[in-house]
Amino acid sequence: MLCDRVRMDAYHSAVFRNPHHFRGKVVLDVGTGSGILAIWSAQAGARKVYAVEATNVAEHARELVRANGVADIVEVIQGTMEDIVLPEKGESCRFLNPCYICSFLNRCQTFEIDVIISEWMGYYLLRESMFDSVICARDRWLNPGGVMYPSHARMWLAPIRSGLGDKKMEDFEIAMNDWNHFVEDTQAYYGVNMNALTKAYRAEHEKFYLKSSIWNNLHPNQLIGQPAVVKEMDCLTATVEEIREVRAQVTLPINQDRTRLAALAGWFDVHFRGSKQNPAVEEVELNTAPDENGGTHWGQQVFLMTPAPRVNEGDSINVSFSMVRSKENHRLMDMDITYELHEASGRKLPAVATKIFLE
Ligand SMILES: C[S@@+](CC[C@H](N)C(=O)[O-])C[C@H]1O[C@@H](n2cnc3c(N)ncnc32)[C@H](O)[C@@H]1O
Repeated sequence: MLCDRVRMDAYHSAVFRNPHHFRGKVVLDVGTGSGILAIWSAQAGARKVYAVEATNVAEHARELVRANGVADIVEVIQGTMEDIVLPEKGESCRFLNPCYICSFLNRCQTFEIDVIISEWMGYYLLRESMFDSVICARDRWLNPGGVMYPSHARMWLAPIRSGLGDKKMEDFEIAMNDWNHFVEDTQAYYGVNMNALTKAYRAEHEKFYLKSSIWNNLHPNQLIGQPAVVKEMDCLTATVEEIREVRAQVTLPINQDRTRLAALAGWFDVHFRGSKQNPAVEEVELNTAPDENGGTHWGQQVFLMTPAPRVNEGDSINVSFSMVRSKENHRLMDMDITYELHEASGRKLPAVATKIFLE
């Protein structure tokens, strides 16, 4: 992640092109990792930075903070965001700012966090569900009028061509062939018929090869139609409820002739815009769309359409998309994608439904 130039440049630009958000402010870095975002916040003029990290990497963050001469500003706290208590006691409350009664009675327990910065994005934005922890931090600690870095996020879906589907189908057939030989050999040499497990083996391998979302860094020329937004979020107001289930109906116009709809591809972008009350002077975007220069470590997620229908310029794909958290592991996602091909001639093909697992 530290070598992902697109990611690093975006966060660096967002902080240093908007020093008014940091100068003299109290910043909370949710999931500080190496501490890089906390260190930048301090270098941009923050008065105090709380850098919270769940794992032992917190030790390395402390070392880097010291080595970079910002130990008087950055305080690394090891613990999960949901459990820790910030040491800073504010002088104002949420109702009045400053609240003279609270400060006089020395009773106010509201904490003054002006900026929450975090790199919480997972594959296709929401895998790993780390944004839950950022929402928790925001609701507990962010001042009214505070800003989120990043401030907005979007999820995209687009039709693509790709050889990945054929390759995965080949791998699946090889796996099934191997299994059939294994069943024959086990019967011949050991006298046990394993065939009763063929259905389960097939289902498991079909899921692995054909129904699991595939990481890929696509070239923009693999896009065969217009992308559409399936989810937009304001990080200042988004709720866990809102991201638990993403549902969308989109139409994707095809703009290439005589090709196949091998898959739909998903990616995200985030923006650093500050807030309405306190906007960025310079907006910054972090985009993970297909990029001829190589893209990001997030790449894109490819959802195979098997079989891949033939499509032509002027056709359009109506997609009904839903993504929910997996019941077995809330950090993983299950998707239901139903698509309907509308040909330019006016003919509508029957809807095809597929399940995809983002694991
Ligand atoms: C994607 S890394 C980002 C690290 C660093 N901020 C950066 O930009 O390079 C996310 C970090 O957040 C930490 N993390 C995830 N959930 C957390 C939570 N609830 N509380 C504290 N840390 C968390 C992980 O251990 C990991 O180090």
